[in-house]
Amino acid sequence: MQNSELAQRGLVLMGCGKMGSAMLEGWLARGLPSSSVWISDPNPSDWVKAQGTHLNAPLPPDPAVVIVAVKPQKMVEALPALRALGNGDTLFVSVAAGTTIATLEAALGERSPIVRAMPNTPAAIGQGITAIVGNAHVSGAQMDAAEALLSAVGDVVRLETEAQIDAVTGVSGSGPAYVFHLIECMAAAAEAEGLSPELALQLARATVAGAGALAVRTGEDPAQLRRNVTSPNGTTQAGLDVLMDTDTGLPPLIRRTVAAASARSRELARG
Ligand SMILES: NC(=O)C1=CN([C@@H]2O[C@H](COP(=O)(O)OP(=O)(O)OC[C@H]3O[C@@H](n4cnc5c(N)ncnc54)[C@H](OP(=O)(O)O)[C@@H]3O)[C@@H](O)[C@H]2O)C=CC1
Ligand SMILES: O=C(O)[C@@H]1CCC=N1
Repeated sequence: MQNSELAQRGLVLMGCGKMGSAMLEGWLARGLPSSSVWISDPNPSDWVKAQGTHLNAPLPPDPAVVIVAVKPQKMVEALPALRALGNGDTLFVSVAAGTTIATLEAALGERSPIVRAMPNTPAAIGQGITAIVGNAHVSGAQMDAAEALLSAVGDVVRLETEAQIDAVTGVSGSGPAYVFHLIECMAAAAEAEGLSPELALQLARATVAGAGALAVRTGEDPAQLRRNVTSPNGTTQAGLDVLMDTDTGLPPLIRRTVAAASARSRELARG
């Protein structure tokens, strides 16, 4: 990223909280010079302050990319500060849940190239996944640039329609929180079975991390990986009889969880 157009023209990051910081950490780790980054955030963390970026300084006149990473509720207040950069060839990438391309076009200028993206926080360690969809003014080269930028912090998938992003938000945008809660629940259950809190958390965290890594590295059907653990009439079978119950187990619970998050994304889009 050192010699890229991004490094030369600059990247503006509006909003550098949890998601903005996660992506920034990934980009800096992959060679984006901190001198090429302009951050606008009223309350930057100590970590952000220590990165050597242009922090709350006047913005460059023609940045290659502006990342919008403020909460959807802060958009109305935040976007006017970016309008002077609109309708040109600065590419805007918004990661906000539930803020539509139409809303962004209205605020930034109808001819602005805009990519709507949904990343997730594992971006901080280069293991995120981001879904992207562009408006009519995004050129092929700009779509490729957005993909390259987000590829630096994990996988990238292109969506066919903007409407798909609500489901993406419910699955992979919010999903890390579901997995962290799984770790919490497994640790609590281990404690209830008599293990110390430290050992319980160590077992739960390593099990989720190891199972995730195995699923990714082997590319094996997760159902087969599950069967590989399950001895006939053994311990796993006894556990899965509870977990996979179609009325009271994980399938209906996860279905309701993802549906609620996706519905909230659609609700935010309605304003
Ligand atoms: N967290 C996640 O896992 C994911 C988040 N997202 C999206 O990313 C966006 C940010 O979320 P998240 O990082 O969690 O939220 P945070 O609240 O952690 O970060 C938002 C940051 O923006 C700052 N901010 C508020 N107003 C302005 C402004 N006018 N100009 C510049 N900065 C401003 C906030 O400051 P202050 O705290 O003072 O208000 C805060 O530091 C949201 O739109 C969310 O939907 C998308 C995918 C995953
Ligand atoms: O909770 C939220 O609204 C944001 C979007 C996806 C993850 N965090």
